[in-house]
Amino acid sequence: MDFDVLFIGSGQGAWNGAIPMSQAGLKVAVVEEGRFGGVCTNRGCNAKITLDRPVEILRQVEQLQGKGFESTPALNWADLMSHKHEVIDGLAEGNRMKLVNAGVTNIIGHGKFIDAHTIDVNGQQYTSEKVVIVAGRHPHRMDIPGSELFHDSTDFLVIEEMPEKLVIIGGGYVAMEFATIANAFGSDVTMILRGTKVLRDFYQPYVQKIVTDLKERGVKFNFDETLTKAEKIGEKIRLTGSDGYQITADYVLDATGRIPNVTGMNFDEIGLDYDNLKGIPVNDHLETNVKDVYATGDIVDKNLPKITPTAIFESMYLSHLFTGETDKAIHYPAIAYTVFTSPRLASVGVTVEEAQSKPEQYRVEEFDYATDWFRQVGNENKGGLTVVYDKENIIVGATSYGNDAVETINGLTDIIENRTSHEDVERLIYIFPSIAHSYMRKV
Ligand SMILES: Cc1cc2nc3c(=O)[nH]c(=O)nc-3n(C[C@H](O)[C@H](O)[C@H](O)COP(=O)(O)OP(=O)(O)OC[C@H]3O[C@@H](n4cnc5c(N)ncnc54)[C@H](O)[C@@H]3O)c2cc1C
Ligand SMILES: NC(=O)c1ccc[n+]([C@@H]2O[C@H](COP(=O)([O-])OP(=O)(O)OC[C@H]3O[C@@H](n4cnc5c(N)ncnc54)[C@H](O)[C@@H]3O)[C@@H](O)[C@H]2O)c1
Repeated sequence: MDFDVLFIGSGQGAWNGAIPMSQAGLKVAVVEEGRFGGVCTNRGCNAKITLDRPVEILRQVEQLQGKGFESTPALNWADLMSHKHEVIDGLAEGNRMKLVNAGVTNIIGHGKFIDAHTIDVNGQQYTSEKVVIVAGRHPHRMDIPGSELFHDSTDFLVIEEMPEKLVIIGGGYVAMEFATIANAFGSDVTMILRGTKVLRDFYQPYVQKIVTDLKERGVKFNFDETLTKAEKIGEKIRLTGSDGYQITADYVLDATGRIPNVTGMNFDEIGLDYDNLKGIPVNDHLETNVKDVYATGDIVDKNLPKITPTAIFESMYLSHLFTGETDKAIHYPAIAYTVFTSPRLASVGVTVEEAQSKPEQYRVEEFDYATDWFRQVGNENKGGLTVVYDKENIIVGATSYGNDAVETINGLTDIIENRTSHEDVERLIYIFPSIAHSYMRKV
């Protein structure tokens, strides 16, 4: 065999495992047809967070108007986009070199199966003891006439000029994060949602606070709307709904989700189970129904957040498995997740909804976080923290919104994973004043 392990795809679900595997002495290859590093590095997390940074800072400056600041700075999209290119564009080559330096063979092109141990790339065949499918997902496109006029998150992350009138279809992560950025940069944003729920993975009372904030900033939410067609009218796009609703926009962002990359890899030929919408099912060792063929990251059909830390965790698990450090089934810890709106919204562990439906197992406590002394320093008047305890009074879940929600939830993730008792929490001496000190005094 040419390799011990061959990855199809070079994203977070691949390289985080490929590097330690190679360093442990395995012969490893990574096949990539696009930019090395995958979606998160090149057209997802990193690019998005760069474009959001001035928005995050601006909101904090706004909160201190008349309390140290006398005006708010003007935003400049063209400058920010140049900065984003400076920060992001070199990452792919950096990622490729990280693999090279660790002794991983990089193969450029589209990988497809010949059999369970043979992968074809550009007509050349490579054999491997094990193959890991890390092909990720791509943006879903609505199936209505004219939807070819729509754009997706990849397009939006490189737009040179912020559209005057922007329509965003969907109410998930991409829709809410991009609405936050576009609104701050002066775009007239309308959200079109087929149902009534926004950010369905998150605690709805907090989601409502975020929606209200965006509405107050001028973002329009059009719920329960089923779009039927899109047409080009001059330079603009006109959308029509089943109830006769019409809206005209300069740019339409289709943010209706992501679907797994399962085509063009000969999955049927090797008898691999997969679903066009859900992805590839795996067992508790991340092995597919085909022996020696594994899958990690976004392409996996599992009810877990499809985010970078999940992909990293799975890739590192395979590294421990393939190097013989473990033969145990994968055991996921509580996975923290967030939506980068302003304010942020973040959660980990048992959800408030689940806890409320099982009062015999859990106790829910909401803290008046907004009036916390440390928050008053920044004049932050929006913020909340709700914590779920089990019957032994151990924290098993938390959700927060506010400027520091991400750090709050990151800190509580340690407590949850280690099942730290209240007495042991008291022994954690954090820097004062700080957000960690502030929330630890409450929980
Ligand atoms: C706009 C956006 C923002 C996001 N923001 C965040 C965030 O803030 N935080 C977070 O945790 N997550 C975020 N995510 C999710 C995150 O990007 C994914 O969870 C993560 O990239 C999954 O990694 P992966 O390795 O499974 O797949 P991917 O990163 O999708 O990588 C798959 C790779 O496989 C390659 N490939 C596919 N098929 C083949 C083939 N046949 N041959 C060769 N190569 C192939 C592709 O070119 C791609 O490079 C965001 C996603 C998007 C779209
Ligand atoms: N902060 C983060 O970690 C982050 C940020 C962005 C993306 N992501 C990842 O990327 C994934 C994709 O994000 P997303 O926002 O594209 O998807 P999503 O699944 O979060 O949201 C999709 C939205 O589109 C709606 N929708 C679906 N089909 C529709 C249709 N036919 N018509 C109208 N509306 C429709 C859904 O109801 C939902 O509101 C996320 O699930 C997440 O895993 C994570």
